[in-house]
Amino acid sequence: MLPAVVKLCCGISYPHVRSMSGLQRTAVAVIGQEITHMKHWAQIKQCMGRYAGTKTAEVAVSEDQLFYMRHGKEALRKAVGMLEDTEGWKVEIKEGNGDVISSKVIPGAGKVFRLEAVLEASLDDLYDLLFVRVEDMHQWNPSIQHIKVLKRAGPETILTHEVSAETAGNLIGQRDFLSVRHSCKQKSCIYLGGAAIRLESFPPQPGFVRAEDGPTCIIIKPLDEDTTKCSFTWLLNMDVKGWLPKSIVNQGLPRAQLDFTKHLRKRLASVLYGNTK
Ligand SMILES: CC(C)CCC[C@@H](C)[C@H]1CC[C@H]2[C@@H]3CC=C4C[C@@H](O)CC[C@]4(C)[C@H]3CC[C@]12C
Repeated sequence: MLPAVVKLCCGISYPHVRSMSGLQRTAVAVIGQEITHMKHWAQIKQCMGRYAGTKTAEVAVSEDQLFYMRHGKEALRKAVGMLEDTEGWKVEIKEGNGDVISSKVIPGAGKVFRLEAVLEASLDDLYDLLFVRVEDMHQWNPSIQHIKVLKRAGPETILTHEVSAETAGNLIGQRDFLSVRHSCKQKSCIYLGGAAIRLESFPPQPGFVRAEDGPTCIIIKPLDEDTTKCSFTWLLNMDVKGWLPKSIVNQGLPRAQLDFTKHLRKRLASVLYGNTK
């Protein structure tokens, strides 16, 4: 309803907007951004509303689980907020296939990277590969050595231990991560959020540098004009820890995003042709 009303208003106001002064135009642009923000929020809140209490019809949710759900949702909310501010992004890499990586320095988060790509896949396939079967990711992505789900807090929140691979192209070196990952799947959109967590029962492993991922998120939406394709927006907000020159990190992170997307595309192509092994 809201988008229809907005479209109608835009149509009516178009001739007036053309004759506006600079400041008025800025105001209209800001209102436009606010509306996009509200739309996003309405969608996310639908997900947030689930499991709001401590008990659902069939399953009792423990304090612990509730804590992780909240943590995951909060990470997703923060990361989506960072992406929503479309001002101030600097294009870093434009690939021939249309993938674009931009960066921005955000107070409190440091330098974050945003990858925008179009993938030939359905929402269901992507949800399956990126969330439901997250433990199988190493099978198709050589940047990942292993991902283990340590705990489940409801169907949408998991705690994971992730280990990146020591590959030739990886300038940063091997890292491990302990994260809460939260998914929010709707008919026409998927949000995957995450953030680093600390668990006494899972301290940093000897020989590994424990990096911290997040607040981070991936937003996947079908393209309006072509339902066989999705837009894929990934906010990478990572503190790789260890002693490394900033220039190496700032080169290595966007590289890791491009590599990840390349392998994801390859996997999607084989899913499409029924050749997943
Ligand atoms: C540059 C070095 C340090 C790291 C390289 C590997 C990076 C790109 C890997 C390591 C762990 C990986 C994450 C592991 C788990 C998930 C959850 C899933 O639902 C979406 C993808 C996502 C979020 C992966 C994105 C890519 C990732 C961050």
